[in-house]
Amino acid sequence: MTDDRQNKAFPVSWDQFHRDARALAWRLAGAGPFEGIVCITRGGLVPAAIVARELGVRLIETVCIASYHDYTKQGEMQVLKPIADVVTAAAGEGGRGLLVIDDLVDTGKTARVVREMLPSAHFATVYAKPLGRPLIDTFITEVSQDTWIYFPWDMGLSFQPPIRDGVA
Ligand SMILES: O=P(O)(O)OC[C@H]1O[C@H](OP(=O)(O)OP(=O)(O)O)[C@H](O)[C@@H]1O
Ligand SMILES: Nc1nc2[nH]cnc2c(=O)[nH]1
Ligand SMILES: [Mg+2]
Repeated sequence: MTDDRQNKAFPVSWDQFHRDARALAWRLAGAGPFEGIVCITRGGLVPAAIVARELGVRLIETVCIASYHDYTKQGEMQVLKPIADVVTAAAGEGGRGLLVIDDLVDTGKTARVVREMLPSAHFATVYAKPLGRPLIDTFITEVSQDTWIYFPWDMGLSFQPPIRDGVA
């Protein structure tokens, strides 16, 4: 791995992600109740589905943001779809009572854009890196800044050849 953001790899299986997202729901159960969830696409979609089921939240909105255009290098931030008025109207001032969910926070640039839209919402991610951690109210696991997290939806099972050559 060349990029210094990828000195270490942290591969996450579906089973591990489900357990971590459920743990996030547990942590959030004490901070709620929430009027609705705003998930930051695309990474927030899966954790939002799990947390919505665990907390019984049925008002679910997406805010569509694109920034990593070649997988590891962050380009300029584009808001492809803003938050619908019906959702902000269901919340208090500054989005109070809304739960913003993403899979992880890295530099914090994505969360910062959404914080401007919903300064008083509760921000939660499953994973957090130190730089972005101050923007998040609740998260489960911190990883170092030079770790690249591989999510289950980005991976597949593959053949691993036997350790001893020539015996496959
Ligand atoms: O804290 P940051 O440095 O902004 O990085 C974190 C963001 O990067 C990833 O999304 P990405 O922009 O790759 O889009 P995707 O969720 O659609 O894959 C991840 O899902 C977070 O939203
Ligand atoms: N998959 C993945 N996307 C990211 N976007 C910003 N940081 C990360 C990361 O560690 N893993
Ligand atoms: Mg994302």
